[in-house]
Amino acid sequence: MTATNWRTLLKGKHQLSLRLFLLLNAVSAGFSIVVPSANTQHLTVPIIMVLVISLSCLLWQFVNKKKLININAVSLIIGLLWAWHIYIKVSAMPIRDLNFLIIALLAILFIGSISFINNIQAFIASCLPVTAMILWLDQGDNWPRVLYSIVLPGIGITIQNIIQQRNDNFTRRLMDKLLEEKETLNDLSMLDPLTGLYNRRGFQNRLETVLALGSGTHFVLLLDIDHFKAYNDNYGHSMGDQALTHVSAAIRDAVRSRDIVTRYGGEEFMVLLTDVDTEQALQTAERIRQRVYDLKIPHLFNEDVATHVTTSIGLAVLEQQNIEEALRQADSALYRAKRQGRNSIFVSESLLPS
Ligand SMILES: Nc1nc2c(ncn2[C@@H]2O[C@H](COP(=O)(O)OP(=O)(O)OP(=O)(O)O)[C@@H](O)[C@H]2O)c(=O)[nH]1
Repeated sequence: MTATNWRTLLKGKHQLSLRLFLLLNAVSAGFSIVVPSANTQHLTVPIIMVLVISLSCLLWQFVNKKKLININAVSLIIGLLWAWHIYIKVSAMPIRDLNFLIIALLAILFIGSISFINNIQAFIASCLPVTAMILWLDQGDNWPRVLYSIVLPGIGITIQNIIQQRNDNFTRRLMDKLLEEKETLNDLSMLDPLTGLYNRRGFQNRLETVLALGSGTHFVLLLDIDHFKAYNDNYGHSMGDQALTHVSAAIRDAVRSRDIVTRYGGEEFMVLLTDVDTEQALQTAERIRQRVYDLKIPHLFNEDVATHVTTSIGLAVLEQQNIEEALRQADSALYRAKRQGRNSIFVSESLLPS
């Protein structure tokens, strides 16, 4: 999951709150029409508009699930309509009914707080018009009761919102941490633990990026340490591991950072030389061979080759993005290098002058 996904999730959550808000308003408007709370005019233009707008938005959301409604705008419009409705009703009353005002206020605050517990802006937009209207209609006669009815849910929802924000922040931090760990694990799964070079999976991953860029000619080098079985047998496996690590570092140092060095098998390495010509590829292969040779890792059992660790190298060009074919050709060149005495570089037949 990315930060964008997280924002989309939050938006989705807010849209769900809006649906609840619309539903509660539609029910409340319908109920007020059928069972009016004060014995005055109950079928007003604004209450019909609340009913129609709530139902239309709900229906629109149901049909266009992916499209988002501006929550603050809708809450404000419905809030204003409720304020207008209350004004009409109170204006038609012979005596101002405080109970009606309190009930209306509590109903609006109830709907706002239950729907927008996570969205304080929408809560304010939906409740502010009615609150202002009731304060104005009451003209301060019963201000302690009116104020109490406003302040208590106001404080409640503010505290709830702070708690929710903290929970959201905690979840987001947790998610970021998990993403980081996932990335690290993903990177590790692409590296060979002994040498730190790419493994086959890592190579495949990098190769796809290189091929996608699609510029220049690339060459494949296959390298194999000579008589490494004899090295292991005589110096031990742990010395063998050390030799592998040193050889890996020498190969890495001999190429550019954009070339891909891979531990291809036990004591076999593969290098993808990107965007080079044949001459440069040959020079790099020679540089690698020489660097390994210059390590002078003692290997008295390197038969007739040398008294220290050496490598044999097969080189082939990568044509038409066919890595399998390039590897096959590099492998056959490597085989010839081994047969012809080792510690040498052989190129694939396609690179030989005809
Ligand atoms: N120490 C160590 N040895 C390994 C590792 N992976 C493979 N090997 C050894 O590498 C040796 C490869 O031997 P062979 O494939 O017979 O080839 P070679 O002796 O190098 O002979 P040529 O390739 O013909 O020169 C085996 O003895 C493997 O056990 C490793 O991770 N650590």
